[in-house]
Amino acid sequence: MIDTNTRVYHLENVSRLYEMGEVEVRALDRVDLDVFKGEFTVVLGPSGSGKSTLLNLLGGLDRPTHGRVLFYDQDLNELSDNELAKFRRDKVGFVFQFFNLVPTLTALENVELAAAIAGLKGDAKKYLDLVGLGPRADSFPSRLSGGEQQRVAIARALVKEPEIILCDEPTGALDYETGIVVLRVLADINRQVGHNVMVITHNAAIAAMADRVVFLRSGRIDRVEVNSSPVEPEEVKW
Ligand SMILES: Nc1ncnc2c1ncn2[C@@H]1O[C@H](COP(=O)(O)OP(=O)(O)OP(=O)(O)O)[C@@H](O)[C@H]1O
Repeated sequence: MIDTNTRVYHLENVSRLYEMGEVEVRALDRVDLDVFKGEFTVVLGPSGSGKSTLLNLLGGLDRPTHGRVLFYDQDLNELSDNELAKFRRDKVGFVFQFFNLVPTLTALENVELAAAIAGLKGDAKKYLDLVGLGPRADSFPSRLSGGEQQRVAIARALVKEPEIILCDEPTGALDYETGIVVLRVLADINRQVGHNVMVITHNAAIAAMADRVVFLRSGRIDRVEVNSSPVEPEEVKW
């Protein structure tokens, strides 16, 4: 259920500039954006358009040069570095292109470790079951396929019970069939479990399964499209 009365994120006039010697790079340039509760959001843009910069700001990994990033009305820039670290740890689940599992820990232990770092008991097995990997709980990452490893990474993000799952090219390292399985898991945790999910990608096909698509170009929001009838992941083709 999408609740358009509740904004998970509200960005006002957000810019992120980098000084490169004499040159100033505007990685993000005066971006305004709302993300509503319950939405599956896709941020789409070509290489260099500012997608990772945006994800870093939303996830509290970086701070804007100008403007405000509000998370449920909390201005993230007002948080100290320690408070921002706590925000990242407690509120945001990250899923990256290259899974980043600890190779010497089993699937279950990888998920348990994330819960422990967040200071939670966390039912790691429940989240492995949710992504369909309960039977592989005792496998080491090297024995899992790329798609299975990514599902462990999603379970690891979920076990903290975060407010939002931020995914940076989650299917980027996967073949088409495996990518669809991972998108199915993300769709299910959004539509069935009600998690806020944001996927950042250059793969335009994925936009068809989103409730809201944000098109980035040269650091600016080109347009935002609301999709009243998102397709099932299995209908997405690339
Ligand atoms: N730390 C940095 N220092 C200098 N410039 C940077 C830095 N990070 C990003 N940029 C520049 O900001 C712009 C946006 O980069 P960003 O990584 O956000 O784009 P992206 O859309 O995620 O690209 P890709 O799909 O290739 O990962 C690019 O021009 C990039 O070179």
